[in-house]
Amino acid sequence: MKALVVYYSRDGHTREAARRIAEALGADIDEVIDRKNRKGILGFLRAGYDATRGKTTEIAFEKDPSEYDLVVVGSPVWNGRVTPAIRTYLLRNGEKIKKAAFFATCAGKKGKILEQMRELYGGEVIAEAVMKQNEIEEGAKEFVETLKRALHS
Ligand SMILES: Cc1cc2nc3c(=O)[nH]c(=O)nc-3n(C[C@H](O)[C@H](O)[C@H](O)COP(=O)(O)O)c2cc1C
Repeated sequence: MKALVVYYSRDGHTREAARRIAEALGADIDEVIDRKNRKGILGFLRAGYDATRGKTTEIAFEKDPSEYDLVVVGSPVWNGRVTPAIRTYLLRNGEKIKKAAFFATCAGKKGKILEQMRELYGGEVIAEAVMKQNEIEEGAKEFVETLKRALHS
């Protein structure tokens, strides 16, 4: 089974989770780049605003998800919501993804990110999880176990 882990990360937590998940699955990895500047206090404020308003953004990524049997997509939680980068990615690539699994990282309040990701994709989601930014190692391990169980059931 060919798997791809795709993620967006502003501050590194989701990148760390994605790296661990990809390694455990033997999957390829692809980072979604948000062309909008999200750094600094202004970037932070705009990030929350854009997520709350359900904005899309200009993104860049490298791998074609249609070449994979499973695509695992990860996003940080912003104001209880999915990031504009992953919103845009799912809207653009949803139809190319055969089978999906979703994960998110947050500081403690996950909000409705998984519901949003499911809705944006619209296809079969075999596993999903939200992990806290200070529990990435355990969270990623648990998520991979759930994912492997779902794949073998
Ligand atoms: C604009 C913004 C809004 C955030 N909103 C939430 C939130 O609603 N709930 C929460 O638990 N954490 C929130 N966080 C914290 C991030 O979800 C958390 O730090 C996450 O692990 C960051 O992922 P990253 O390091 O890959 O960017 C927010 C962070 C940012 C930058």
